[in-house]
This record gives sequence, structure tokens and C-alpha cells, in this order.
Amino acid sequence: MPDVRVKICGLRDSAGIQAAADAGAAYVGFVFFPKSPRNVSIADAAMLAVQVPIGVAKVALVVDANDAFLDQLTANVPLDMIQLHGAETPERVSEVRAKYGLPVMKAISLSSPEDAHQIDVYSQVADQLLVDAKPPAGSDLPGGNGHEWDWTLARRKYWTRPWMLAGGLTPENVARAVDLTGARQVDVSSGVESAKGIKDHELIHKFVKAAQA
Ligand SMILES: O=C(O)c1ccccc1NCC(=O)[C@H](O)[C@H](O)COP(=O)(O)O
Repeated sequence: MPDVRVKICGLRDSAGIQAAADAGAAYVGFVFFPKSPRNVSIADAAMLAVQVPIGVAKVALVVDANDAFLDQLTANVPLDMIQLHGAETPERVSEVRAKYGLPVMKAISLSSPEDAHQIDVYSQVADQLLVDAKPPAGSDLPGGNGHEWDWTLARRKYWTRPWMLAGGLTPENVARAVDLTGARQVDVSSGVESAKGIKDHELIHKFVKAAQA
């Protein structure tokens, strides 16, 4: 069985990128959402993206971004994937995919079995899905809240698109989450931070090791 592929999301500096790559992450994520403590500018992301080693995919996370922003982003930052983490419709997912010629990952929040319907809908249009927690009430962030959810909703699902498990994962619980769900890809942000927006390199290493144990 190949290793579980890990995405470290919300990287903001060269040392964090190096730590993720050294640990064996398959993806690194840059967050473009001004309210987030992990927000990066297009200029900073352009500088960071060229430091990402070949073989590690560079993912831009955007929330209901318009074409003007995506035009600037894709013109300046060498990307491998766009992650849509807002309320983008299936039509918008198709549009972004066609216009920018990059694979698109759509984030879906699960909090009840009924939400799984969204998986079928977005599987028709997205290249990958990120199956995440619903943001807790009062949060300003649609993701990246470190909120553990009922992973049994994603238990042994043979969805037709590649998918990533996300939401409240940590070095301590990721092996259990992988075991429970059968996920072959996982995504983490808060669980490898020492404070909001500050990545801890040791936690990054521990997380990747635990995910692939
Ligand atoms: O991380 C953010 O700040 C963020 C802001 C706006 C939309 C999405 C955001 N993060 C999404 C991610 O891909 C996270 O890695 C995912 O939700 C898991 O987060 P966590 O529970 O903190 O590990």
C-alpha cells in the first residue's frame, strides 16, 4: 500500500516549506484569505512557491475568489492546484477549472450523513475533494479551525474522486483517523502549529510520520 499523502496547509515562510518537504509532505498549501492568520500575499506566495522542491505540489487555497484575483494569482505564482474553500457552486468549480487549466480541489464540510450528497455533486466537476469539518459557530474561518468532527461520516467511503481528510487532525490522532476512514490523503493546519498561523517544524515531522505509520 503506498504511503498516505499529506498536505501541510497554511505555510507562510521558507523554513516551514523546507520542514514540510523534508518530512515528506506531498502538498503544501498557501492560504489567500485576509481574515486568516495564515494569509499570504500573492507577492509572498510567488517568492515561496519557487522554493518548493519538485515533486511537492503547490496548492492555492481561495475562498469565493473572483476572476480578477485568480488572474493575478495564476499569473504570478507557479501553482499545481487550486483549492476552493468557499461556497463555490459546481458551475463555478467547472469555470475555474476550465479557465485556469489547473486541477481544482473543492472543500466540502460534513456534519451529517445528508451532507455526503455534496460529495456526489462536486465529484462530477472537481478533480479532488477535501472533506473537512463544519466551522464552529462564531468562527471567521471557513476552514483551519482545528475542529475535530465525526470522521465516521467518511468511513470507508469509495467516492469516485480522490479525496483528503481534514479537520482537527494532529500527530496524536491522525493514525486513528486514517485507520477509521481509510483515507489515502490527509490535510492539516492547526494540528502542526504552536500558535495560530505559526507552524512547528517538529509537529510537521511527527504528523507526517504518524500519518504514514
Ligand atoms: O487555514 C485557514 O486559515 C483557512 C482559512 C480559510 C479557509 C480555509 C482555511 N483552511 C483550510 C484547510 O485546508 C485546512 O487545512 C483544513 O481546514 C484543516 O484545518 P485544521 O482543522 O486546522 O487542521
